Amino acid sequence: MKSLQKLLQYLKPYTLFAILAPLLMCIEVAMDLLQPTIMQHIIDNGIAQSDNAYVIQMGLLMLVTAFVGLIGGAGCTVYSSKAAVNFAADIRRDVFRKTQQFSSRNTDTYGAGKLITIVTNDVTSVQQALMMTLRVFVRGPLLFIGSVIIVWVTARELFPVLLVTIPILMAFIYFFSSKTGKLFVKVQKAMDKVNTKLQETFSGIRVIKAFNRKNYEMDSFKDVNDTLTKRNMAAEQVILSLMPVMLFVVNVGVVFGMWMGAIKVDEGTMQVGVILAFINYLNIIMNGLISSSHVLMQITRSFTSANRIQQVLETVVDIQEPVNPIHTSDIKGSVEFDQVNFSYSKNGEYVLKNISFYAGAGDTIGIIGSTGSGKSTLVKLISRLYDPDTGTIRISGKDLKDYSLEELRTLIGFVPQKATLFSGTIEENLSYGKENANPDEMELAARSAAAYEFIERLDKGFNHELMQGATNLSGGQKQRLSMARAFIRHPKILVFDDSTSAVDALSEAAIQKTLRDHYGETTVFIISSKVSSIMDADQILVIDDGMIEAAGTHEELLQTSQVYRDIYETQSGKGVLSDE
Ligand SMILES: Nc1ncnc2c1ncn2[C@@H]1O[C@H](COP(=O)(O)OP(=O)(O)OP(=O)(O)O)[C@@H](O)[C@H]1O
Repeated sequence: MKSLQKLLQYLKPYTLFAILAPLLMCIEVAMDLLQPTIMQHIIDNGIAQSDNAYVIQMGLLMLVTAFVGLIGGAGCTVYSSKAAVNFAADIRRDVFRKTQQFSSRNTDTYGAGKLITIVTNDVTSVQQALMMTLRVFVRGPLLFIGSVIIVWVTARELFPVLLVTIPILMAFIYFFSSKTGKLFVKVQKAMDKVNTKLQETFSGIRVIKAFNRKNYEMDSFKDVNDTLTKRNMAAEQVILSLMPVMLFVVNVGVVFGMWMGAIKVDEGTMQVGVILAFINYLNIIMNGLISSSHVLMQITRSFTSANRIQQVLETVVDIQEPVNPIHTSDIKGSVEFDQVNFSYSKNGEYVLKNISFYAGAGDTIGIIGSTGSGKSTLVKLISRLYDPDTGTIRISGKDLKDYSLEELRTLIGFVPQKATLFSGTIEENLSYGKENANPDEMELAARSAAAYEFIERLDKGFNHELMQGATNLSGGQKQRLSMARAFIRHPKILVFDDSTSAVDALSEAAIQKTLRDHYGETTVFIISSKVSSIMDADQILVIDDGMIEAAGTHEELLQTSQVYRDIYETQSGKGVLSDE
């Protein structure tokens, strides 16, 4: 409830629309309420008295009221949708903006599936609630109150019928609404699971095919889909069964109304038209109550959605900008880790333990170690994707946390383990590394990453369109583009996170030569499982179980580190594996 109230601040820019919509609805309601009374006059004063002129006159009045009602209704639809759709678009924009500020830890907490459900379903749910509120929430109660007043004024003898039917109708509405509230919370949760499943399946479709897991995925989708269907069915059945029950109560009311009316007509104290008008008003009362109850149900449903939206908007981003950031102009790219400890979850086990090393500006640092030892985590800390739990990381002698986040990340060219490219042209993907890069810079970056040759062979060269996830490129081509994207910004620090695994040996040698020849002042981190990729580094860190097991040059490590020697010997053909 509170969350929904907070979200209403998004309605402020559209206050005028939000006021106009119900006002125009009042016009429609007034016209709707006039119709039965006009009809009553046509019957009692026109048809009963054989006064054709009166019938035509009142008939025209009915048409005019219907037309005015139509204008009111259409205007209400236009303004209520303008208010609700814009209100939802602004919320969606802010939720998306917030997720862009999220640290990696914040994103991990939600998971992509849930975030997608929040930005789509939940925002649509509050949009629906607002739209219905602006349209129906005014219409329902006004029709109800207006009809009750008119019956009181024009057919007071039949009023006792309302006194009995209305409380019964309300009791049924209360009973059904309270049931649907809980059911919709369950529907929402089931929807979350369907969306998470869809998101996972679409992004992993190749793996599913390669492992022949189609049937398994079909079955597990069936499970979540069946749950959603069952819950939706239960909720819809409750909503839909309200209508026949209400109609039954109204019909009983109509019978009693006619019976009482017939007695009055017999006694000469009531005219037939009054009974017909009363029946119409009874139906209007029922419709007013039902539509109000539907709005209430939608509002209840949107509480959960509003909570989830507000939760994202209020998430405390744990990577914060410094209050007085230092600027990065003319800094060198030295990197120092000083007794750094890090865990992914609060109070969890450290994934990095007491890491200390110094990389001078322009140095090349090789990082090697077993799977899951913490290599990628170590370099993620340099870009402040996560902050260390304890210890300090310094760039150019200053604490990382003192730099402006944006400037810090501009200093660093990051080539991730899994090349992530976006749909769009190659040029657009490279511009991601440096906005407004000119064609010469593009070419140089592509050449540096050994990507130029294959780009040139493409029909449209740099204007070649990549599909979503760059599925129309090979693994090696993706890695080269991902490298070119990092090169193009001429960063102070370059990080290669095991990113040459799909690049052939010749191209890798060419890239290493480029690094030596053109990036002499850049501090380069190369994570690799191959000793050949890092053996020329100024310093190699051997990581084992989150700790630096040994550090030094290739020659030094061959003397001092058993782990390094084992890896080297295995890969150079002198080790245990090759002996077998
Ligand atoms: N986002 C995350 N949340 C929780 N744990 C994580 C996360 N990312 C990695 N880990 C865990 O942290 C540890 C170190 O992972 P990391 O990716 O740094 O290893 P790595 O040495 O780069 O491995 P590889 O050579 O296989 O890429 C692993 O135990 C991994 O399960």
